[in-house]
Amino acid sequence: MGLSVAEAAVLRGLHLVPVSFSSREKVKRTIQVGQTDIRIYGPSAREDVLSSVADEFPDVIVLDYTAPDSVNSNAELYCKLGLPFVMGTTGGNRQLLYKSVQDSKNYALISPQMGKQVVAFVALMRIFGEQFPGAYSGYHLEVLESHQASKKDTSGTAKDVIACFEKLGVPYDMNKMVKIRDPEQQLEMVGVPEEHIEGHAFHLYHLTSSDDSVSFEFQHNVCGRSIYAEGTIDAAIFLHRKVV
Ligand SMILES: NC(=O)C1=CN([C@@H]2O[C@H](COP(=O)(O)OP(=O)(O)OC[C@H]3O[C@@H](n4cnc5c(N)ncnc54)[C@H](OP(=O)(O)O)[C@@H]3O)[C@@H](O)[C@H]2O)C=CC1
Ligand SMILES: O=C(O)C1=N[C@H](C(=O)O)C[C@H](O)C1
Repeated sequence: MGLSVAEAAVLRGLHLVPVSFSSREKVKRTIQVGQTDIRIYGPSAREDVLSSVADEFPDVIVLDYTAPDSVNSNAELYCKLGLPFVMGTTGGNRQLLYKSVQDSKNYALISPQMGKQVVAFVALMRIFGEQFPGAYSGYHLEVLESHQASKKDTSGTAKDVIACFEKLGVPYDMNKMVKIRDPEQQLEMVGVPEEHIEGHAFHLYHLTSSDDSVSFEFQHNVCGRSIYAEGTIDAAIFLHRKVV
């Protein structure tokens, strides 16, 4: 995602600050995105480098696509340095994440889903739950999500959609979610195109009435990363307008 977002930023004519980070100290030191050589720093340089970035680029927006176990420590550092950030990274302790931002009064836009059309679907599901609480009481929910094998956590988007079904009267045990990370199953059972095995997000929510006479299906299937990269750039521009 980091690379896709950097490429989308260049395509949109934004200035790319030539700095990125890795969780490893020993890492390839530069990558090129458009005409910009981006230097990659290890964790020990994180605070000093970000602090210099804050001084040198007062308009900067940090974009975070890292790993669930970095969510809280990264957010705390951005807040400490007063760096506005867009966080697409899922997982971590979400309540603590929101509290860190609120307590620091830093600016942040945080979402487990940056694809605007999927965000619109989740928003619709929220309205659905608010307008028709309990309308599906007695129904049974099954959820399947399939992502690239490197995804470490459960889909954050699925968790948000499930919260809407719960408002509609359908309780759900998160341990029952079918999480598919095996490429063979993705090809044969889920129907993910081969070229997107390493970057896809397929979600299926299936509701059935207690007597099995009625069923509903909701599905959102994303191939590749562009929907998130484009949404992230829109999010960064939106956040920047709030900050200035
Ligand atoms: N909100 C949204 O719409 C979307 C959210 N995501 C989420 O974004 C996150 C990243 O996804 P994705 O890019 O596919 O994952 P990848 O595993 O492909 O990339 C994550 C990168 O983060 C780096 N990284 C990990 N920890 C740190 C750290 N502490 N500091 C700096 N760099 C770090 C890793 O590099 P290295 O090994 O060098 O440390 C790795 O290259 C996941 O949580 C995913 O679920 C993904 C797509 C859309
Ligand atoms: O890791 C991913 O790829 C994605 N993660 C987000 C999530 O957990 O909901 C969004 C989308 O599913 C892609």
